[in-house]
Amino acid sequence: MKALHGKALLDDPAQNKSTAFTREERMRYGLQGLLPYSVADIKNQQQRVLGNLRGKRSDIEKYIFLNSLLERNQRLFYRTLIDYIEEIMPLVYTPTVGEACSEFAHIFRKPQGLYITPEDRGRVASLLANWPETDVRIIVVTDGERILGLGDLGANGMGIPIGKIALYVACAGIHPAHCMPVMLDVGTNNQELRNDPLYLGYPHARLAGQDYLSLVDEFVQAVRHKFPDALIQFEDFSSEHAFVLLDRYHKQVRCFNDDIQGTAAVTLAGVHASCRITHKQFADLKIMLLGTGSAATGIARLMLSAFQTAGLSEAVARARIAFVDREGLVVTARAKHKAHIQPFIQEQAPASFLEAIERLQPDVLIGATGAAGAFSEAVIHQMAQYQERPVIIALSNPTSHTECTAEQACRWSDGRAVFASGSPFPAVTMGEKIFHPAQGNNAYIFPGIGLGMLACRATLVTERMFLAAAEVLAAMVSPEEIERGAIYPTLPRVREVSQAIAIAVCHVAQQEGLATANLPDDLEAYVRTLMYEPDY
Ligand SMILES: O=C([O-])CC(=O)C(=O)O
Ligand SMILES: [Mg+2]
Repeated sequence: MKALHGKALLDDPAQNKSTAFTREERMRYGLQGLLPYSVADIKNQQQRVLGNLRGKRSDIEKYIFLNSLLERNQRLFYRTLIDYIEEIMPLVYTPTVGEACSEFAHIFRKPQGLYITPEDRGRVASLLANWPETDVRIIVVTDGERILGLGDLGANGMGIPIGKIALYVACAGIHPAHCMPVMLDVGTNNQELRNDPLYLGYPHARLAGQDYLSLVDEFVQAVRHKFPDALIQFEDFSSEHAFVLLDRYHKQVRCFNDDIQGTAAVTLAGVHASCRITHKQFADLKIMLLGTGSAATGIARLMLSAFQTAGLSEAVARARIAFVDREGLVVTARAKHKAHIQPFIQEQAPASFLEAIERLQPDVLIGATGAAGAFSEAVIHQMAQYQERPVIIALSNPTSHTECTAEQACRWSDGRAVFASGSPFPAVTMGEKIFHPAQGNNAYIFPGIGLGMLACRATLVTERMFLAAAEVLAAMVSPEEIERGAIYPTLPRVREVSQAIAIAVCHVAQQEGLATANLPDDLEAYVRTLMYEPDY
C-alpha cells in the first residue's frame, strides 16, 4: 500500500481512520491540526455512524449515507456492516439496493467500479489496466438487463455489482482490494431511462446478437489476461443471456452465474433443512416452481442432481419437479417452450396453477417470477390443504416484487407454512406464537464460493461445488433455528457459513483435480487466515 501523508491519507478510504488516528500517528503522518482533539476508537466511531444512520428518514437516505461512509472510511463501513448485519445488510443489498438502482442516476455521487461500453470495443484490456488494483480475485459483472425483479435498468444496474461486492467483503471476508464491480453497459431498451436527461449510461438500444457476444468475449478474454486469478460472477443478466454466457464460458473460465447457480444452491439448502421441520425424506419430495427464468431453471437443474445423489433415477427425479408459469402447468401439449426448461416439461394434461397444486400436491412451492403477489391467498390455501407443513419459498426481490409476504404465508396457512424469502421480512406474531421467517438469499452461497475459489485457485467452478455448498449450509441450520421454524441460519452466522462453504469448495476442487493452490491439511485455519477482519 502506498504510504500517504496528511490530507491525502485522510482522503484515502482504504487507509483513513479519521478521528481514530493516534497522537503518535498524527505526528508521524503530518495530520496534526487536521483532526479534532479527541482520539476515538472504532467502537466509538461506530456509535456515531449508527446514530446518524438511524436518524435518516428513509432507506434510500440510509443507503446514500452508508455508501459515502464506504467512500470515506472502508474499514469503519465494513466493521459496522459486519457487526450490525441484520440492520445494515437490507440497506446496502436487497431490498434497498433495488430502489438505489432505480434512482442510480439521481443519487449518483462518486464513480465506483468499472464501466465498459460498445465504444470501448478493441480496448477493453486498457480499461482493465486503468483499474487501481492489480490483484483482482472477484469480479461481479452485470449488463443491467434484469436487475432483481425490476427488469432492464441499464447502467443504473451498477448498484448490484457494488452491493454484491460489499457482501463478498462482509460475509466472506474477501479483502476489498481483491474485488471489482463491473457494468457492461451495452445500452438499455428502457425508453424511460433513455429519456431521462440525468441518465448516465450509454444512451442507445441494447447491443444484440453477435455484437453483444463479441463484446462480452472481449471482456472475458481481457480479464483472463489482466487478472488471471479472478473469478467472474455473472449477475442479473436476462435469462436468455444468462444461459448462453454460462454455457459459453463455464468450462473454460473460472466463472458462475449467481442467479442460476447461487440461487439454486441456497434454495436446495432450504429445502434440505425444511425436511427437519416437516419430518419428510428429501428423496420423497415433490417440488413445484413458479417461473421459468434463470433462477427457477437453475433450481430445477441442481435439484435434479441432488435427487439423483439421493438415489433417485433420472426419470423419477425429473417427474418430481414441475414448472408453472402464467399460463399454468408447463406441459408438452402447450405450444412453445423456452429451450432451457425443455428437459423438465411434463407429459400431462394442461392445468391452471391451482389445479396443478391439487393434482401434484407438491411438498415445496418455490416462486422465482419477479411477479409480486403471485402466491395469492387461494394458492397458499391450496398448498395448506394438502400439506400439514407446506414449504413456501418466495425468492423474488426486492420486497416489492415478492410472491407473498411472510405475514401472508403465515396467516393464509393458519401458521403452518414453513416460509423463506429472498428479501428479509420482520417476525410475524399470530396469537401467542411468533414466527421468524428466514431469508433464503444467495448471500449465503456466493461469498463462500468466492472465498473457496480464492483459497484453492480452482481453474473452474463446478456443479458439485454448489451441491456441496447447499449441503454445508443446510447442515449449519442449528436445532434452535429449526425449532423456531427457520430453514436458514441467522445472518450474524453468515461468515461462519462462508468459511465452511469455502472449505467444502476446496475439498471438491481437490477431488475434481481442479485446485491449483498448495493447500495445507488444516484448511479451517488456512481459510480463516484469508478472511479480512476490518479493524485499525
Ligand atoms: O440480489 C439478490 O438479493 C438475489 C439475487 O441475486 C437476485 O434477486 O437477482
Ligand atoms: Mg441477482
